[in-house]
Amino acid sequence: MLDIQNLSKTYGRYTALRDVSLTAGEGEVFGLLGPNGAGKTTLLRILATLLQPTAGRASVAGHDVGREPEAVRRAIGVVNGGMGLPARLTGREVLRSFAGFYGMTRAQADTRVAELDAALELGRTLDTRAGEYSTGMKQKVVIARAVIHDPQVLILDEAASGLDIFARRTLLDFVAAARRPGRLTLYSTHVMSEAEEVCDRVAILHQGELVTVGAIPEILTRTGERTLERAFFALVRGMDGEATRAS
Ligand SMILES: Nc1ncnc2c1ncn2[C@@H]1O[C@H](COP(=O)(O)OP(=O)(O)OP(=O)(O)O)[C@@H](O)[C@H]1O
Repeated sequence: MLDIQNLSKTYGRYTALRDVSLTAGEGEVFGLLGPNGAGKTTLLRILATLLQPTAGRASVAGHDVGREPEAVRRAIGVVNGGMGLPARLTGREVLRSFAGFYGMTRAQADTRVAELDAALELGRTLDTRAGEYSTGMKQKVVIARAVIHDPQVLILDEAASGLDIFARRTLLDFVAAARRPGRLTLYSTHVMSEAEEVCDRVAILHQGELVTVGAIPEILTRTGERTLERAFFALVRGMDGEATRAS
């Protein structure tokens, strides 16, 4: 489902990603972890065809991000911080219009909206205008919009940030329920405990480099630590003075 080979990205003289290779399979919730500036967003933007890599290649759902960007875009749903909603439209109108972009009929759209209402507890957000939403309501509709076409690969970039505990719980339960054959969820976060709860395998990035990749219990065993956060500090010790101080 995801195959990344020797991917690098530089912004001028700054290297945001350095020679990253990893794979993830169907049925997984795969975590992308690392502190601010680790390169998570850069990597996810390359996978979403929003950014060109400087070197290396990546394929998503069997399609090369450089050569088949349209096919990649049809196969993915993306949630990132920069997504607004049209203030004057209700949640239902937003979701229906996105369903239309993907060629779904009104009946198909309404069936899917009902499914997402149940899964994400959209409730009154469906008939409230987006301009009146709380952060949690907005994020739920943004997530519903990203999965309206039931994408093979769902990309969530810091999707829980800014959510209260209720909205966060709904999101984490939704991600856990999205784990099924033929589907992959990429879940990026700097909150390691969130990853521990929902992810099967994780890649830890630090300063643009892949520090480790593996199943969470395997990483804990390998580092002899109790939590992913402690494992992170153990793994990056020596790479960066600031990170080691915080441990
Ligand atoms: N367009 C750009 N021009 C120059 N530098 C950039 C650009 N975009 C990102 N960077 C730098 O690349 C590094 C990686 O950024 P990126 O956003 O990928 O990290 P991140 O792991 O997602 O962290 P955060 O959680 O802070 O977004 C950062 O140091 C950032 O300042």
